[in-house]
Amino acid sequence: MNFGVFSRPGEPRRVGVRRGERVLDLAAGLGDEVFAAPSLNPFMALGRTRWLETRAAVEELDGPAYPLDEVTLHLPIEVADYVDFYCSLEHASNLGRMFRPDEEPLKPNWRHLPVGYHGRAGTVVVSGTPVKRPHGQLRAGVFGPSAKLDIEAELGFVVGDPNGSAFEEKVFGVALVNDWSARDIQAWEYVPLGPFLGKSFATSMAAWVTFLDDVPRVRGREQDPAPLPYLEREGDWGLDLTFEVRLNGEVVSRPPYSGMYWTPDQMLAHMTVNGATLRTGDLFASGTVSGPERGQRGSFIELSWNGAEPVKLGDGSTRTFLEDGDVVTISAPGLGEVSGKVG
Ligand SMILES: O=C(O)/C=C/C(=O)CC(=O)CC(=O)O
Ligand SMILES: [Ca+2]
Ligand SMILES: [Mg+2]
Repeated sequence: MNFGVFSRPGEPRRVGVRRGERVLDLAAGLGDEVFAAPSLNPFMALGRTRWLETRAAVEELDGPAYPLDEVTLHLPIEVADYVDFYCSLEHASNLGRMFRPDEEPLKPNWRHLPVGYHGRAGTVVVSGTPVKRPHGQLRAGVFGPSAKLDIEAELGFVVGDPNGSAFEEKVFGVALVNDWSARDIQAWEYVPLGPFLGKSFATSMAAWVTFLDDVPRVRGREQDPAPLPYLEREGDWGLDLTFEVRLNGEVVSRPPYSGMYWTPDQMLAHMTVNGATLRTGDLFASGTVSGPERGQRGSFIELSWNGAEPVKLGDGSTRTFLEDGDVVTISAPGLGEVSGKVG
């Protein structure tokens, strides 16, 4: 079940559930104030028992529904903190090879913990929001528009109830994420503290948060070495999803989520093992989803090997990084899509 926030012209925002090409109005249909809110946060804070009761009630609901093209979809959550992980072995290896060609692609810590960084919660935007090409320092003494604007196809996990005990009591659901990245700004600025302005200008998320129980699960990928006890898996939290990345309508990649090395229960355990508390609305993303095949890479820096091997498009043109006017859409069955136009 996909939960979102919508409004009709001249009316306030409220919570809805997607049903085909319509959105069901939960505020009107269930008559509960918690859905007459501009974000999912008040509902998510109620906890898993209420999530399950609501899902059962919505399945029976025949309340007011509006065609999607007659409503505006808004950012579904008030983002508390935003964390971005780096959980794909293939993506991490590829980026290591390009950013640090003289070193081992994976840093010594990579197989021991899910590497991550804190991103910028205030620039998370809803699917459909245009993304302006960022300006910044591109190398020593050079300032200008990024010439290496890129995408990162990711899955975001939304914390609903910080007081839950098991993973599924804390995490309400998932949403597709595009962590837009300016590779030239990033490559110059990131040493030694990590990503900063090269990624903080915009992160797009889908308008729909898919309830966790509705995401197909598989066993997580084998890990070697076995992780420390606090990172032991809580269950089969590999997710059986295949993304589709489209550039101007044309499929350029199909990244498989099921091959991710670190699973979301491990990300959450790691994020909180130092005593850091959670808040309703925390968003943590998986990092770029890339598989072993070329056509499974979740970023253009990988697809074009940092520009050296341009991607061939159907109309005979080629692409290394994004051009103004490009529209990138990432979708997955049952999850909807996250889309954005450059410019
Ligand atoms: O290896 C690096 O220095 C940088 C890696 C990234 O840009 C990846 C990042 O943001 C995390 C991810 O999306 O996997
Ligand atoms: Ca990222
Ligand atoms: Mg970003």
